[in-house]
Amino acid sequence: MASKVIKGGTVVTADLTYVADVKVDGGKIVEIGPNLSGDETLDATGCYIMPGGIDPHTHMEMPFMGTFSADDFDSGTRAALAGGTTMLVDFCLPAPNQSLLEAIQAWDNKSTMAHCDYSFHMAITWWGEQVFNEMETVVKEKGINTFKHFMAYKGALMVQDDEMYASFKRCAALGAMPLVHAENGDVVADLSAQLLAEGNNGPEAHAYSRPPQVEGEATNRAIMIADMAGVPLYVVHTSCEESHEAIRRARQAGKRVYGEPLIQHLTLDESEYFDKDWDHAARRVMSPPFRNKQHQDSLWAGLASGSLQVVATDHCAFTTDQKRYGVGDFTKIPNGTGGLEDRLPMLWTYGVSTGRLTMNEFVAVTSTNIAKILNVYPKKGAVLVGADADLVVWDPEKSKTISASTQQSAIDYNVFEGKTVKGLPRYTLTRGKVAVEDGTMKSEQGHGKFVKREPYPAVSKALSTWKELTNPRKVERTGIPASGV
Ligand SMILES: NC(=O)NCCC(=O)O
Ligand SMILES: [Zn+2]
Repeated sequence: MASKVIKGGTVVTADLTYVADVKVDGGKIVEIGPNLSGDETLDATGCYIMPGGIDPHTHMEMPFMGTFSADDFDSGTRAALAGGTTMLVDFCLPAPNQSLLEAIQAWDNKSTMAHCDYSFHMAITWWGEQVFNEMETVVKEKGINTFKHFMAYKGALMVQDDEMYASFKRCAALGAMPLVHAENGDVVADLSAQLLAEGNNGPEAHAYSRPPQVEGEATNRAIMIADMAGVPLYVVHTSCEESHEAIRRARQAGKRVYGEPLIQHLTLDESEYFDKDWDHAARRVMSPPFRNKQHQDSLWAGLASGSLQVVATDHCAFTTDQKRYGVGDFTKIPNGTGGLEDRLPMLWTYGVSTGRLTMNEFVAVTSTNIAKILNVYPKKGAVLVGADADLVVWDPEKSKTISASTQQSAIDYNVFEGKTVKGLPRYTLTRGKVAVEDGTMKSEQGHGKFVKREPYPAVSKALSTWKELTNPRKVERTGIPASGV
């Protein structure tokens, strides 16, 4: 591949903004400075040169609720690149009683189509000695250092507290980090049954069945269990103040807990579920559901103040036909929405342009923070010599109106349809290859490679306040009375 110089732009990282050219060669950044030259020049006049986005929460071809999510590693990674995201992390989901290693093989097979780099989280969907044993191979040989636990989806993906505690302890021993989907699945199941019995079967009932309390309770519970297991915790799709408050409090108490709002929760609210059009509302059914403006304000404040660290999408897209499986019973509407292509433009438009986030904070929450959290920094998430040349040349003047008719995603609608965004990629580069140029796709199927993630060194040791408090100390007594029985 010929060397390239990105010329005339301003480099924006999580902590610096400065004028420089960036030279890339052999898939890496090789030089940063003034007046660089190379085989090819990419004009970045008027643009910001930033690390490409990393989306740590996607579901490609996910087997879920009787169907499969519609985007695969082909359309999904194209969507990512079109919007300036150069790496995604998908969830490897073993079927009940399936070997974790077999599940990785299945995800390896699906991901050969990827246009950009990717990694996997492993989901703990069942528990037993085999899972306990295979977790070691997953971490030490397969390059996966994160394990997801669904506290919701009773009767399907949900894990019980004893299983979660056992898995968290295993993570602590292996230098891995647990992730949680924090919703109280028992309460959701009960509320759903009650709503259906009362004749509330439309998509709006989905939101009623998952109030902020179910998320707040589960987040608190997961944080306490993680503390007792002596392990950090990453809470996916934090959508409400109750959950954010639990994370904030834990962090203030010195616990390593991370929170991940989604771009959908930041910019769309619960009124979507009250739309008269059933399809409109059902297309927006996801868990947790969209919330009100107060919750949105809490999430924005968390990103600005650092109590929340990452903006993701949980991209799990279903077509309108798939959503219609739930006509007459909202619990059968496949849960999930898209967003990969729109995450960066929407966050720039509603975050940076409104003054809620600085450009540097934008880079932090879309790329650098998660690269550090997932232990792939500075290979990813950095504009540094030696880093992978996963870059976005961001044109703050370029605008478009979001429309399903022009998107890369395979579905027939877009939850952001009609929103005008200002701030789009002029170029997206994946390991030095130009994948997008002024809205034209030039990406290549199969270019994407799996990114191995090493275990965390010794993070678990110092973390548990519970262990210090309860370190068992047997009391040597002077006399023991005879048994009372
Ligand atoms: N979030 C959602 O509704 N669907 C995707 C699966 C999950 O992450 O819960
Ligand atoms: Zn989830």
